[in-house]
Parts: sequence; C-alpha cells; structure tokens
Amino acid sequence: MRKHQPHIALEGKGLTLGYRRKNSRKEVLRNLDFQLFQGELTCLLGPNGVGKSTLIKAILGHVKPWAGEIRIDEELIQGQKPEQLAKRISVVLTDPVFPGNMTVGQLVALGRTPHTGWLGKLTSMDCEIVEKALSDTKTNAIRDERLSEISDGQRQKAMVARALAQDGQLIILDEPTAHLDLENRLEIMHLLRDIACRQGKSVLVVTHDLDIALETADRFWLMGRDRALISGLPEDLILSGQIDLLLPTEKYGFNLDRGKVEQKSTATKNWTIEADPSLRLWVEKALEKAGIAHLTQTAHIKREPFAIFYKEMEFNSLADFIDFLKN
Ligand SMILES: Nc1ncnc2c1ncn2[C@@H]1O[C@H](COP(=O)(O)OP(=O)(O)OP(=O)(O)O)[C@@H](O)[C@H]1O
Repeated sequence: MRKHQPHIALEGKGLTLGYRRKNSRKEVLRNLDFQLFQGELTCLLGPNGVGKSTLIKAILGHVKPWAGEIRIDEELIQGQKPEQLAKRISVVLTDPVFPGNMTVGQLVALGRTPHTGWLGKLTSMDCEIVEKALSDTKTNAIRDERLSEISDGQRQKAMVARALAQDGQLIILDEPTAHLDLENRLEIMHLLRDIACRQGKSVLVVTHDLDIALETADRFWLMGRDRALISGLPEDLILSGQIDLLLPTEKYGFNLDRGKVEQKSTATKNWTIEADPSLRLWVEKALEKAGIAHLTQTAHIKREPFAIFYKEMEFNSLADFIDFLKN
C-alpha cells in the first residue's frame, strides 16, 4: 500500500547535543533522527531532564549540535541568522521576561516584530493578524491590562497570542499550558491543533500533560532515558507499549483499559462486581485506593439513582460502602 507522506517541515538527522564546561563535556542526546510534519500538532513528552528543552534550543539555533544537522524546509538551521529564523519559527518558552508595565495588547503586537523591524510601524495587515491572535486566544478582554497585573494563566494565554501573531510556519511552545485551568488547557491545545490543521502550520508542544496531549495531538515524540526519540501516532505508541518510556520505573504503567497512567497494583483482587463497565471502573478504582482486595459476596451496582447492593444492604455512595467494608 502506498503511504501518504505529509510535507516535512523540520528534520533532524544524526543529532548529538550536549553542553561543554571548561574541561568537561556532558552529552544529553545522541544520534537523534526526527521529522516534524506540516499541518500537524506534535507533542514532545519525556521525563524530567531527558533533554526536551535542549532539543528545542538546538532547533532555535541556541545550542550548536556536536554532530548531525537540523533542517527547516530542507534548509540547514545552522548558519541562518536569528532574524531569518524568527520569521519562520514562533516560540513560547517557559520563562519569558517582558517588562511588567507592558500591556497584553503591546505584547501580542510585539509578535509582529520579525516582520516589521524594531521601529517598524504595523501595517493594517499586521493589525489584523494581531486582532485575530487576540480573539483566537480570547485575550481581547484583557488587552489593556499590564503583564504584572494579570494571572499566570492569563499571561500564558497572552504569550500564546504573541506566538500566533508572529505567524511562523513552525510554532514551538514549551509547556504552554502549565498554569492554565482544565478548560483553558483544552482550549489552547485544541486551538493549536486547529491552527496546524487549517493554516498548514507545524506545531510542536513540549508538555508533561499526557491526558490533554492524548486528547489533542496528531503525533507524539517520546524521549526516554536512553537518549532516543520515538515518533508515532499516540494510539500506536500506547498499543505497542512504547508509551511506558514516559515511566522509567516499574512503579507506574499505562493502563490500556482505562487509558490512564496508574500505579501498578501487586495485590490480587478477589471480587465480583456486577455493573456497567463505566460504573465498574470507578468502583474498582475506589476499592483499590482504599486497599480493599477482597469481597466475600457479589456487589451489584445500579445507576440512577446510584446504589450498591451488598449482603442484603443498600449503599448510596462509594464512601458509605467503603466505610462499611473497612469496619
Ligand atoms: N546550560 C546547561 N549547561 C549544562 N547542562 C545543562 C544545561 N541545560 C541543561 N543541562 C542538562 O541537560 C540535561 C537535559 O536538560 P533539559 O532541560 O534539556 O531537560 P528537559 O527534558 O527539558 O527537562 P524538564 O522536563 O525538567 O524541563 C539535564 O541533565 C540538565 O542538567
């Protein structure tokens, strides 16, 4: 079967990265190969310290490879001037430093700088792009607020808006949802996916948020402690078990049935629970957390109104049921 190959926006080959200090060398990543595709939202995931930020710094030209190369649209990144790269890559890093008295609107307008120059005036097209970035991220209402007087989450949304206004072909965001509440996390990630898909951009997001990444990413890049990078459809990586790269110890694992990372249970369960699968899932979870591995009789669970029937008794909440089992 012929494979459909999307356009490769960014490619790394045989990339080895590290840091030098006086007489010592610290190798962080060795011999990496990767491809970032146009029109896709890719999430880069991996345990702390494996080298995700180092890879991003290399893509931005801030860290020079010890070996190998990175190409953006087939052109080597090494050797490109920062202002050339700024037109092609929009970035949101974890600890941005901007004057606190700058307003959200001014910050977002700054995104246009690579296209206008530092003293450049915004054209009507620049203004339109800034307005769109503000409305897409729903930061319109806080456009006149100062950066020092808004919440961390609002500041984070403003940073995403600035990256959208920059309008690079490649958008790279390092933990863009770290300070956001659940709804805003989902909204920002869906927005980024939408932008990748509709505007044909390549979006790379570094994140530790596996749930939201699973919900939104077209592709995962997984980095493990062996310094390799594995790329694939999130669902393929789950089914092949490679998702466990994110969990280097034996203690936790990805539960295929529940679609979640969980502590691996060593206790054997001796219980029979009669219920719909979705009800049973939550009953089992509560029993496991309470350390209850044994039921002497079958528990029957009913939905609407919720009730547990056990030993000719009726319980209307898991809390009451567990209380009974423990006493
Ligand atoms: N400027 C530096 N000089 C020397 N070593 C560094 C430097 N920056 C990072 N490192 C080291 O490189 C390794 C990878 O760090 P990096 O920040 O890339 O990891 P990460 O995967 O982004 O981690 P996290 O998820 O915690 O953000 C770590 O061992 C770190 O100590």
